Amino acid sequence: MSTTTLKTRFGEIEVAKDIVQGDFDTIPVIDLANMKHPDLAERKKVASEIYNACARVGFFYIKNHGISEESVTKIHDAAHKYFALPLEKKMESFMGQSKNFRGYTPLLGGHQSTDLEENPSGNLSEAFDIGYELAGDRQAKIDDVLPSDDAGLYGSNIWPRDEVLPGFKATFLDYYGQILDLGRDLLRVFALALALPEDHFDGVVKHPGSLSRLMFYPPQKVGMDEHEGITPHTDYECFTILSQDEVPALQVLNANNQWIMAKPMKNHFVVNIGDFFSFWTNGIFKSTIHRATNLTGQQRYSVPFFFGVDYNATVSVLESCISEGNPAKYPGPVKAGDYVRKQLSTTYVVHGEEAPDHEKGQSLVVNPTQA
Ligand SMILES: O=C(O)CCC(=O)C(=O)O
Ligand SMILES: [Fe+2]
Repeated sequence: MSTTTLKTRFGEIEVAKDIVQGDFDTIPVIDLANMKHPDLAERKKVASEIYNACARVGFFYIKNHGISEESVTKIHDAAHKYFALPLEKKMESFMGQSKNFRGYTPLLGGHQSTDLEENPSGNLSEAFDIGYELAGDRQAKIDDVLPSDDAGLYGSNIWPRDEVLPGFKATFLDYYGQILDLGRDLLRVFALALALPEDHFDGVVKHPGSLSRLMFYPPQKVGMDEHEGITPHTDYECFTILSQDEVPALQVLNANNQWIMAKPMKNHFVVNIGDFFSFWTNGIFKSTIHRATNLTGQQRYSVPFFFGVDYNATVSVLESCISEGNPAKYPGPVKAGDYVRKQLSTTYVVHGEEAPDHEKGQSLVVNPTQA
């Protein structure tokens, strides 16, 4: 992937050359109440608002999304309990044991910079990641089996033991299942937004390659230099559905290189487009750079859900997104799993781009002070 250097208020960052920042100074709010309205014209109104937000900003809030306040409170409570565990208990699910980017990343562990020299100290955050499993999919049939994929991304999660955190797995899988279905619904709206039949993407979301993550951003010490909780980056999958608590930290970069605060809004999620959807739409949907820095003195928790399509799905740029004014930008086709694995391995540098060879019993060993 060729890169270019972008000057930001916080220094220069390397971004993919094809990323074009959007011209915006606020983040639109989209009401999903009519997302499933019986009248197609009403559904198209929602879709057209979404198209504008995706093409101009790459970020938007959603309200009336159908996920109850109770479910959101439950997953945030679970996050509080998880991160309050002693480090050695959290390290029992350390991501370094995982072949497919699942598990716990300690403080200063994860980093989004591709250059360790530039960012030796890592993110001021902790994270716990899970991926698709059948028990977290409300659409999965009783006799379904988890597919295998060439990129080696499907596979088991690393859960904390139930005696360590009773009910945690059930709570997270329940939340995962609800957001997964919201993601499937949103993909139908995205299809309409792109002037495609609503069911256009239905065939590639049987076992969606979707990750979800609990995040914890401790407060910075007073007088300390600003230390990012997550450094500037774009997300990798199709789109992200983020639940943040009431502590502000998330910022989104616009075309004037200003960071626009995505302030928390009660009962709203933040949705943003990821690199894979930008690729798929020939750059029409923007995958926008963002970061999170917690300068509030309070603890902050957030729960992103990265919606992606089946890892085995092979995708080419949508023909309807190629025109004289917007000629084809990317060679294709691309397998979703290969694309995501490549991107994830730049974040967790010691995890390889290639799927580990299970036959040889390879696993991924990560140094927690580096990865
Ligand atoms: O915590 C947030 O507000 C953003 C997290 C994020 O951007 C990510 O995990 O990719
Ligand atoms: Fe992100």
